[in-house]
This record gives sequence, C-alpha cells and structure tokens, in this order.
Amino acid sequence: MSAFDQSPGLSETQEFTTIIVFGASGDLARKKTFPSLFQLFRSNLLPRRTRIVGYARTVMTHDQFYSKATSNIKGSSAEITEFMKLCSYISGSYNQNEDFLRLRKAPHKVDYVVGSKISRRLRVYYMALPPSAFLMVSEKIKTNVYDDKVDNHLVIEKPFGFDQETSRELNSHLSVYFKESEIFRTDHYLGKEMVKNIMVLRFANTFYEASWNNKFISNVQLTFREPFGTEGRGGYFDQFGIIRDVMQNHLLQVLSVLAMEPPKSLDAEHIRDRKTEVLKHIPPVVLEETLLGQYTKSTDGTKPGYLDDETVNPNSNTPTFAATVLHINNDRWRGVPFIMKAGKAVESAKVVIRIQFKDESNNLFPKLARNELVIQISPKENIYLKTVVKEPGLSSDIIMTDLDLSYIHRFSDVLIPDAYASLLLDVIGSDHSNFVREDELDEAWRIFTPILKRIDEGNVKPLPYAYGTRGPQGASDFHIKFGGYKPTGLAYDWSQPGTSELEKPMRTKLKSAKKVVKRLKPKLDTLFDCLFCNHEKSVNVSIDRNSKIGTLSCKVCQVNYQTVTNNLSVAIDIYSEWIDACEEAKKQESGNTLAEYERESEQQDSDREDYQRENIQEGSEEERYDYFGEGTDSDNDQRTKRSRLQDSDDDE
Ligand SMILES: NC(=O)C1=CN([C@@H]2O[C@H](COP(=O)(O)OP(=O)(O)OC[C@H]3O[C@@H](n4cnc5c(N)ncnc54)[C@H](OP(=O)(O)O)[C@@H]3O)[C@@H](O)[C@H]2O)C=CC1
Ligand SMILES: O=C1O[C@H](COP(=O)(O)O)[C@@H](O)[C@H](O)[C@H]1O
Repeated sequence: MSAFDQSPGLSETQEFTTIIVFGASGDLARKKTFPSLFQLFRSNLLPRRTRIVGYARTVMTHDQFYSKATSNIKGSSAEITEFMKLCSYISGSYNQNEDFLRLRKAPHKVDYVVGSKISRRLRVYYMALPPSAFLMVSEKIKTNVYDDKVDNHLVIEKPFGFDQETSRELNSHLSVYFKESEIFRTDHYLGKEMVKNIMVLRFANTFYEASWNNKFISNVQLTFREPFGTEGRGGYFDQFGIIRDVMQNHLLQVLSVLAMEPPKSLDAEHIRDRKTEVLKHIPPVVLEETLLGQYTKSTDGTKPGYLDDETVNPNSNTPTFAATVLHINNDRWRGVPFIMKAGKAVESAKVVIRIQFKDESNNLFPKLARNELVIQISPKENIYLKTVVKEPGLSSDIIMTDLDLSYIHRFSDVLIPDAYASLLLDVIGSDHSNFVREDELDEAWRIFTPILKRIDEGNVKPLPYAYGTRGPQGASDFHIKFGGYKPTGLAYDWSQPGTSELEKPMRTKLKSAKKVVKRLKPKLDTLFDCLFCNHEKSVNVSIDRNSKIGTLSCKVCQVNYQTVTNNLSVAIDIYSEWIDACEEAKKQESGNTLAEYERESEQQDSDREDYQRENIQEGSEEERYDYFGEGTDSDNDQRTKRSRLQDSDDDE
C-alpha cells in the first residue's frame, strides 16, 4: 500500500484546482515541483479537474516547456503524456499587471467549463522563485489573479529572510496581501517520511513517550551530512552559509517535533502551538559552544575547495560546516544537550537523529553501555534501538545489538513519497501541520540570529577541513565534549533480521573479528571461518614446530598466511594474528594512522555503524526501486548485493 492510500479521498473533497508554478523554468520546478505533481497524479491524488500552469519570464514553446518539465519525471511515456495534458505554460514578467491578467484567464477558462456546479475551487500559487521575487509576485497575484470567491494558497520556499529582522519584514509585507491561513511556508524536511513519523513514534507508543525526558535521556544529536560541496550554488550559499541553509530551518524543525509537548489534537494549529512553545524555551546558541568549518581541496586534490568556486568570494568566511549545542530550558529537557551538526563536502551522506539514554544505574553487569534510539532520515529510512543483550550461546558476556526497523526490509514494496509530493498534497488538502507558521519562524530566527551576526561581522574564522573528511578538528568528538555522548564501548553486533545468507558471513567479517576469536578459544580447534570468502571452517591452521612457522590457508578461496611461532603457540593464536594483520592492512589501505583509527574506533562507533548500515543496504533511491522493481534478474540482484557488501568492507 502506498503512503498516499492513507490520505483522504481528495478527489471528492476538492472539485477544482489550479496550480500555478511561478519560476517554472527553474531548477526547483524541474527537479521537484513537476515530478512531485506527477507522483500525485499517478497515485490518483490530484483533485479531478486539476490544471497546472507554469509561469516564468523565459520564452518557451510548448515542446520546450514539455521537455523541461518532464526531464526529471520517472514514469511511462503514456503516463507522462496524460499528466502533461493537465499542464500548460505562460511566459510573462513578474512586474507587469498585463502579464498577470493574462495569467488570470488560465484558471477562469477552466472555471467556465464547469461553471457553478463546483462546490469548492482552489488556486495554488507555488513560488518556485528566488526570494528576491517573492514580494513583487505576491503583490501582482493579489492585484490581478487573486479571487476571494475561491480558496487561495500561496506556497513559498525558504529562505524566509536572512535573520530575524528581515524575516519579520518579509512576513509583514506578505501579510498585506495574504492571510496567514493562506500562506504555506515550505520546509521540505517536514515532508520527509521519517520526520512525519516522529509524532507517531512518540505519541502512539507508550514506552517511548514515557522515557522521552531528562530522567532517561542523556543527550540528543541531529546530524546532517552531504558528501558534495556547493557545486554550482556557491553564489547562493556564500550569502547564507550552513547555519541558515540547514540548521535554522531543517534541523530546528526536526528538533521542535522531537522535543515538543504532546499537542491537544492533531489539528495543525495545535501542533504548531506546541512546536513554537518548545522553541521559546531555547536560548540563542553561542559561539563558545559552536564549531565552524570551511572545506578546502580534497587530500588527493581531485575535489575543489570552497574558495575555489568562482561564484564564492575568495576571502569568504562563510561556514560550510557547523556544530552547535541547543539547550531547552523546560522541565522535560533541562540538562539534555541537543547537538546539531551539519556539513557539506564531508565523507558521507546522512541525516540522522540519535537519542542516547542515560546509564543504567544498577551494577549487575560490568561494562554496561547506553541504549540509543536512532532515527535515520536519509539516505535510507531506519529506526533502531541499540539494546544490550546476552551474547548468544554458552557465553555469559553481554553485547550491544539492536531492535531494528529498516524500512528497506520491512516495507520493501512501499514507495516512500518525495517530501515535496507529500507537502503538495497537504497544500491541496489545506493542512498546515507540516508548514512553518510565522511565530515559529520568528523563534527559529531568534535562536540563530545573534551567532549569525557575529559570523557575518567577519571576525570568526572557520577551521579548514579537507573535502571528503569528517569536518574540522574537533568535529569528531564535539558531541562527546559538549553533549556528554558516551561511545558504545561494548562489542556491537548490528545484524539485521531477514538479511540473506550471503550477507551474514560478510557482516561478521570485520565487525566481529575479535568475537570470533573469543568464541573459538576453548575449542583448541585448527579449523576456522574464512575472513575472505566467509566459508565456515574452511581455514586450516598448521604449525611446523621445527621451523617455528605457522601456516593458515583456506581450502575454498586459497588465501594463505604465515607467521613465526613459539613453543606455546596454538592454532587459534595464528588465526588471531591473521585477523589482526587483516585489520592492520585495512587501516593502512584507508590511509589512517593507527592513532586516528583507534580514536575513530572508540569515538565514532556510532558513525561507523550507520555507515555500514547504509552500505549494506542499497545506494540511491532509484537503485532501491529498481532493485525491488519488476523484472529484475535475481542473479543480478545477488551480484549487486555482493558488490555493495564488498564496498562496505572496503570502506571499513
Ligand atoms: N533548487 C532546489 O533544489 C531548491 C530550491 N529551493 C528554493 O526554491 C526557490 C527556487 O529555487 P530554484 O528553482 O533553484 O531557483 P532558480 O534560480 O532556478 O530560479 C527559478 C526561476 O526564477 C526566475 N528567476 C531567476 N532569477 C530571478 C530573479 N533575480 N528575479 C526574478 N526571477 C528570477 C528564473 O525564471 P525566468 O527567468 O524564466 O523567469 C528561474 O528559472 C528558491 O527560493 C530556493 O531557495 C529550496 C529547496 C531546494
Ligand atoms: O534546503 C536544502 O536542503 C538540501 C538537502 O535536502 P535533502 O532533501 O537532500 O536532504 C541541501 O542540499 C541544500 O543545501 C539546502 O538548501
């Protein structure tokens, strides 16, 4: 069942809808707006008699518009053709009344066809435009196109201002033309599946909500990582920086849903009241608890530094990485640091929430590690609860494992909608829950404006970090230093239920290498599992006591290894040394020094575990759907899986 199936039957409640996409020639329209409208169309969720009108200054023939609007749409050509029958394009300025009057005729033409039988009419004005055009276009819409006999919804995109002051100005100007109930401020993170899921997780599960406070939770981390730099968007980015681009909006929106009190009902205003309320308890973030970075060339010189971008000021101090701490001074959260980290051109793609619980207070088990609830927003949707269990078998040791809900396994046949499709559906259905209200936005700017002003003054120099690394010095243990995060410490077995036989041995290969040694020790065996081909007991160890040489070889993959022994050496020692040698080779391959490796092993257990999860699962969204799509050859699937697993091992 698609996520959309749960939505109300819009085609019955909405009789007639016109969606006007301003800036239809642009990037957002091409990449997100038209493809998302198509997703709704294909899922039969666009109201009947919907018309979509693209509008921009660029002069385009119908064919040119057709090919631009469809360039990012994935669907059969028959479906695309049907969808495009709903779409037309008008070229015009953003400042001439006559042009908007031409636009006015577009909805009217269709109104006329259905005439007075229409019970409700809706016009959506979608501003896929740079913010500099918002006000002018809003004014022209109000003067020339707005019709108070229909519902008018104005959708605007971030950035909503530059700081608290400019955001207030923008809102006060917009409010001249549109009522707050007509404005939909888009933060596309609120349309993401896992962000929408937070409320359900919290308020539909007794045990989560019961422990969702400072009695049980030690610290919370919200991390955003992108493995690419500004690439073509330097001009925009250099004015804004990572705090305005990602933290003040996307991550703070996630935080507010995560930390708000339960709303009185699911009514949009009740939800937004609670989100605003929690933001009011957060004092502005301070420079003393913030780390800023700017990326430089990659260490191999193949990726450019931020300042190499020609559209960026060569002396720019704009941060492309930031880590900071938010404190929520209310009864629920007092004393729980919320750590936000966001970085561009870092080593992986990941957006994740990590909630670390406090230490267990009983002393029954030595070396206890903390539980963590991890909600991964992208690139894959996962929820897992790191949980301590007894090591299976005769051992009485404890290990860390998890209760795991990986969407790719559990909901493999469900299409996770694009955030924009989900939000457009809300706009059509007049649901404001996932849009940012004016007072909420004002609070968000209040929290970040003071630090932004200090950065803008130019006296704060971000620390350099090489493209493709984890961020500047201090980034790796920022959450430990400022959040009190405790690395797991225990052996962590993150096996996933339902994974294939092919995956299981590969998974144990590096992660559980030490455990393998431990489990086998009492047996004094000479046969062991192969680290390379993963066959059980395929590795035979022999010791030549005369030459003092221990030899290990796999009868399946032929890998072999030799080492010097002493009189006390037994087979397991050779095998252990082999494991260590393999790990050492791995470290050297990845170019890390031993010290770096050890620091990462201890402090970034959490990051590595996410990284492995991502790699053991699928690559891009497209791959995911192809992978589970019809007509894929199972041999190919196996090969794909194997090579991805191999990649993950390489990365380790
Ligand atoms: N692109 C993306 O992935 C995302 C974009 N956004 C936001 O969406 C909005 C649109 O972004 P995007 O599509 O990338 O922007 P573009 O730069 O592609 O601009 C969109 C269209 O607006 C018109 N335009 C460009 N510059 C100006 C100007 N100075 N004054 C008036 N019109 C102009 C152009 O159309 P024409 O000349 O034909 O009129 C252009 O095709 C922005 O607010 C952006 O921050 C948000 C999230 C992601
Ligand atoms: O709004 C923005 O978000 C994207 C990240 O969005 P995602 O859906 O890919 O996670 C970011 O790349 C961009 O800089 C920012 O403006």
